[in-house]
Amino acid sequence: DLFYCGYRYFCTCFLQRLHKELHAHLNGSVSFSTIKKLVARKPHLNIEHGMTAIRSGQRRTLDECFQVFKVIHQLVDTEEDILMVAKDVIREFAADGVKYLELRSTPRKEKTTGMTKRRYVETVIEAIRQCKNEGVDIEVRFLVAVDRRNGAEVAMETVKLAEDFMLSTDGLVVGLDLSGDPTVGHGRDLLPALQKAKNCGLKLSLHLSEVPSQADESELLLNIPPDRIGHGTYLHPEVGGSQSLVDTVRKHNTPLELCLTSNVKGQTVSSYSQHHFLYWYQMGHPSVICTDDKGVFCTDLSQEYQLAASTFNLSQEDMWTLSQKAIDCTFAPDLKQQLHQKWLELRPTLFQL
Ligand SMILES: CC(C)=CCNc1ncnc2c1ncn2[C@@H]1O[C@H](COP(=O)(O)O)[C@@H](O)[C@H]1O
Ligand SMILES: [Zn+2]
Repeated sequence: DLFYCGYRYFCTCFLQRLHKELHAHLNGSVSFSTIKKLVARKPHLNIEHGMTAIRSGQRRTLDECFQVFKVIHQLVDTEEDILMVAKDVIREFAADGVKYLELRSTPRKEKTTGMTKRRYVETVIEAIRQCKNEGVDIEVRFLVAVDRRNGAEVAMETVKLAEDFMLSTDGLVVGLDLSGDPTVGHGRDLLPALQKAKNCGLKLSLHLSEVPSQADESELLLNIPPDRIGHGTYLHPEVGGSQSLVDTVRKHNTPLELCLTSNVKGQTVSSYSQHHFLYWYQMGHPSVICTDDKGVFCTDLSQEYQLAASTFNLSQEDMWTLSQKAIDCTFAPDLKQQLHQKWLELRPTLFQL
């Protein structure tokens, strides 16, 4: 169970029992085995696995990556599909050692799924509850996602939906995500909806500066401020961002969700060693390693931690600290103490190696 990286050996089971995953899109997280079940339900769609995943060594343009989501959405378009997909994804994260998971997903137009947006969210919540009742060892929270492509009105509608669920699900719905093709639309139009979300107590995780030339938008959105940033690939001055953007992030101490494989396969980052993880890590800024879309990018959280360790030559102690600090970035204040406790209890057993 040892893998070699640089001059250090790591035990692959190291940290495998205490992961936190904070940035996972439901329909991007569908595994190969679940895809097979979906394809069997819908043979008429003629979809092959190559159309729903980007394998190792492959790269795609951002545009091609977003086409992949369209294919997956065709496969996942009924209440039964969504329930199955959400339960499978939760079980798979648990099997990878994830103890705390924040899932996010975009309620789609009723026309495309035959169910209302409200029912869509209810179905994901039902999956979370069923997993809990079945004893799956993982705490799951949900962020309702806004697809930026759909504009201001839909964003506002989604915020209202998220607020309703936040109030009615005993803390299972904790926040709002802003995602979707970063080259489409402008955050200024979504500002009122995002501000409303913030004011009603929803936590905000915003995909920001995922592609170049979004500095204006990022400046606007960073001042809300969000509670976490997805990617933030082009925030810093060396890649065309600016010191003032970095200063704003620093001032609010806004954690970053960093997804190595996603950025390399989607070609917003040229190689693992060029990943902006290093920039923020060296500054001691809170950064959390995440998967983004474990199904589409054929990865899991353990693999992402291993990649970070081998690429940036991190020690077990470094990895441990990284994993511990992620607890403070979660959107479930009620669980923080419990997670810290678990972390302390397991620490001696993990360092026996
Ligand atoms: C293309 C690429 C490199 C992807 C990674 N970066 C991403 N950036 C922005 N939005 C995303 C990304 N990955 C997934 N999403 C969002 O998540 C959706 C899929 O999950 P869901 O249907 O919301 O459950 C996508 O349609 C998209 O709106
Ligand atoms: Zn994402």
